[in-house]
Amino acid sequence: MPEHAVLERLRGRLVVSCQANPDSPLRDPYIISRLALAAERGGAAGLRLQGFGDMQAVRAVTDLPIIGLTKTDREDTEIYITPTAAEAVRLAELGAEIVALDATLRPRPEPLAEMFAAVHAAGALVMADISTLEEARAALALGADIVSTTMSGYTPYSRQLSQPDWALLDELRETGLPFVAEGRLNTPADAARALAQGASFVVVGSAITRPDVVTRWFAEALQG
Ligand SMILES: CC(=O)N[C@H](C=O)[C@@H](O)[C@H](O)[C@H](O)COP(=O)(O)O
Repeated sequence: MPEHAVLERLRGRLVVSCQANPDSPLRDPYIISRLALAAERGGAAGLRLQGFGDMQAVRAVTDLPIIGLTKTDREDTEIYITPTAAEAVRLAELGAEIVALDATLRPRPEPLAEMFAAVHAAGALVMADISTLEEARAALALGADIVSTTMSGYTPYSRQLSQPDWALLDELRETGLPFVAEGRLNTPADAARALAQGASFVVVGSAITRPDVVTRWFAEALQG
């Protein structure tokens, strides 16, 4: 598989996910754009963003590569990360160099191959968010440019861990598949270990940009 320039630029580096849940006090595109600038100042090589409003606000203030996604709650499917080609194409139009989408093997509203083709036609790369080795293999066979371990722990059949899924990283490395490490990398040591275990680059979210979550880690630790 040819190595794309943007993936080469991210190799060995840190991507910071700047997302705020709907109930978060940080849920505002302006605030997300400031989090993104803080991440850039700290040395992030790329950003992972959710939603069209955040995409626009951040694209206006930085040239860092952006991995764009939507999170859409639908009645008819469990797939919530960029469930449709229309959303994926819109993210590319708003300037996402890479579009992330759920590539788990659960029932889905639109076929993966068609979604990948739509993203490529819009000029962006596909990051397939997977939860198992089998899903990684399937997504790459269908034309994904890279897979990310985002969904491990978020499908009922994947490992349910409070730590990163180190075993999945090992499996991906052993099969020679290109992958990104993402999910519960909560310390700098975790991020470095993920690279050492063969990740192309790492994505860190909560530990950097969800202060409510990090505060809870501390508060709960004090409760004994
Ligand atoms: C499962 C899911 O919806 N993950 C989302 C994907 O974009 C984000 O909520 C996570 O923050 C991101 O994957 C980074 O992971 P962590 O926040 O653990 O560093």
